[in-house]
Amino acid sequence: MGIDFKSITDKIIVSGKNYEMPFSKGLLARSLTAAGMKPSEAYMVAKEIEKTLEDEGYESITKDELRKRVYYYLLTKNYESIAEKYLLWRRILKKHPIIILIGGASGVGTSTIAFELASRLGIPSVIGTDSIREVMRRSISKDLVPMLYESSYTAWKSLRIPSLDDNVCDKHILGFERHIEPVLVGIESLIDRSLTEGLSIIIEGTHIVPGFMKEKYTSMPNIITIILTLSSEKMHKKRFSARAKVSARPMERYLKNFEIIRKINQYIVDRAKENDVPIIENVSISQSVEKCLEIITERFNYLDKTENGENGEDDMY
Ligand SMILES: Nc1ncnc2c1ncn2[C@@H]1O[C@H](COP(=O)(O)OP(=O)(O)O)[C@@H](O)[C@H]1O
Ligand SMILES: O=C(O)[C@@H](COP(=O)(O)O)OP(=O)(O)O
Repeated sequence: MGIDFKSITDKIIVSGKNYEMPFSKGLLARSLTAAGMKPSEAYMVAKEIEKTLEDEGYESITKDELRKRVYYYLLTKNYESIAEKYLLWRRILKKHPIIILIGGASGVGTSTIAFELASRLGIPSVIGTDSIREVMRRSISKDLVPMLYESSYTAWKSLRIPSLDDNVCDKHILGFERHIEPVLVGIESLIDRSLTEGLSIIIEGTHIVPGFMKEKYTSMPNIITIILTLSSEKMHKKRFSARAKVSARPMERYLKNFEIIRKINQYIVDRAKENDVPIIENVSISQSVEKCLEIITERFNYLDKTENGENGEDDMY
């Protein structure tokens, strides 16, 4: 049996197909910011919508009706473009789990951007590929794949090939490739699980490299890959010292291997270009998040059109 919210709160009750919850200004504000509204403005709009409903004497409202109300409220306040995006996002998220893969060399900011994006989109799970690597280490022995037990930038040390001619093959990159392969198996199984459960998820880290994932995944329109980079070496170096201040990851290790990390950064960017995967210069957090949202909205538009025809108006709410 569900919770009897009416007995514990005066709030308007919002009901979906399978659940009920008290009206949350925070939740509504989050869907508005995902559609491009400024967070401060979004909270005020959510507050105003709640007040309008209360003034009209609502005690409960269905999610579909609320969505319709929000849409028309935005139109009357001249937020046309946000109104359209808001509807598009609600329509897509209602039908599909969204899987966002954020890749980039160590230190370029994948986990920072992934967490920001998750909070803007209301996606409850963010998994780092370094955690997946930890799980894979328990199932694959060090003797079999020693590269997996290294970091992405030290994996080359475990290669068996005694003397690699750098003109034929770059040992740092070969080590990196061997390092990410087993982690990809874990990433793909996590994606399978999310698709089966219908749960949206963000997976981030240096093991997300375009061209390495099976086509089955890259061809799905609701799986979106984005690569982050930093062209400025100076800025990239600074990120390691910033991280060291708030985590137990000493910057010395990363600075010592900086040349290799930069090589990996270039390698990931090249693979992204080859595979038409969008690349974002992660200089400012807010601008990177905005760009991610633009890329995701563009993909949603495509999904919507292929499912509902050009005007995308079936099942509008
Ligand atoms: N756009 C940005 N502007 C300023 N600092 C950033 C930005 N993105 C990330 N950072 C900071 O840089 C450091 C490394 O970022 P992090 O997300 O841990 O990198 P990664 O997960 O790619 O290794 C962190 O201290 C983070 O707060
Ligand atoms: O292997 C690597 O490049 C990093 C990946 O983590 P991020 O820096 O991407 O968070 O892990 P490490 O072994 O240094 O703990």
